[in-house]
Amino acid sequence: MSDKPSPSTDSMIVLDRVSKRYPGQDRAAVAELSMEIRRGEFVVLVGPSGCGKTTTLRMVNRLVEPTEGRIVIDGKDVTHADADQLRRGIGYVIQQIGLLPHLTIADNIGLVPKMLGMAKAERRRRAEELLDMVGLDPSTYAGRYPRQLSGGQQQRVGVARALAADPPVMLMDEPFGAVDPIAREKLQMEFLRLQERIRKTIVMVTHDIDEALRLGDRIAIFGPGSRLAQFDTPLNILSNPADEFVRDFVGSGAAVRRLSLLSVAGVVRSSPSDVSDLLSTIEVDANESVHRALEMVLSARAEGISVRLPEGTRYVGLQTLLTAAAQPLEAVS
Ligand SMILES: Nc1ncnc2c1ncn2[C@@H]1O[C@H](COP(=O)(O)OP(=O)(O)OP(=O)(O)O)[C@@H](O)[C@H]1O
Repeated sequence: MSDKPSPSTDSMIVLDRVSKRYPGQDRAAVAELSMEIRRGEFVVLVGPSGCGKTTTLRMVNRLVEPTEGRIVIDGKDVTHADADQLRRGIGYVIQQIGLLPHLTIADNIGLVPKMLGMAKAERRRRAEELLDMVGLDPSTYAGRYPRQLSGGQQQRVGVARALAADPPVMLMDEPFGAVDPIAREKLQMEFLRLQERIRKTIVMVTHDIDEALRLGDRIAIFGPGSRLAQFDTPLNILSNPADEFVRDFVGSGAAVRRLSLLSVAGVVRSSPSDVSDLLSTIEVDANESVHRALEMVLSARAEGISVRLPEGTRYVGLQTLLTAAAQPLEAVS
């Protein structure tokens, strides 16, 4: 758990005992919160309604002004920096994505680059490149208007627009919240692949613990009154919840959810070998999750898996796999 900022040179966003008390409110919405987010890290903020997630996110780009504390981005104290200028360097994606209805998709994406003085032809080229990046064919979509796109497509444009000025930091507030569950999962996976390429520092708010576990390098679980209950990797949160609050918040499916985060290679390495000729096995890639491996075994009605590792092929039966996957942590990929 790392809830205190440390002077790591690798930190991109540091919140140092930041508080927000809205006018007329008895209690602070966020009270003395400290967090350090590393360069290129994808951090997800989750927690019950009203615990201060959105307030925290919006203090980073100063859409909400902190009452106390310090915010440092990329080594610079921005607590009192010019807010407009700060915001131009930080991508922001929200659920109601707020595309301007009278501008084409390309012009919506080009808004911030225009403010930054980018020439028209260059803006157009950049918009097309970004549309392509978020999986929308530029020749079809660049000239359309927002109302001519589905909710999921508009959300992709929202992401493209946030990336337009190539900001090192992206803030996302429930970015996939308005999209139906199937499109949502697809968008999440696409976004993960995009992040592998662009490696932005991302802070995202969600209500959905599964989304958090799927996307976050680390997850900050907020308790009531913005208490940082645990700030840790998805696997550690599932395997070693810091307290009862975290355990309850993650819910009863922790053991099964954990299977999606464990790699076959790790689990196989930490389990005893089964004898190959006693088993009907199905070959599974070493990088697959245990969850996927179990699905494959069950649908093929096999008795176990074979996995090719650099040190040789291993054969592991279903029971051994399940027992190993239930162990604590050496099995992490
Ligand atoms: N503009 C405001 N004026 C007064 N109080 C506010 C304002 N915005 C938020 N609050 C209060 O601050 C607290 C934290 O709100 P915030 O929106 O940050 O929480 P949240 O965790 O993002 O909630 P949710 O999950 O419901 O979106 C809440 O009690 C909320 O009522």
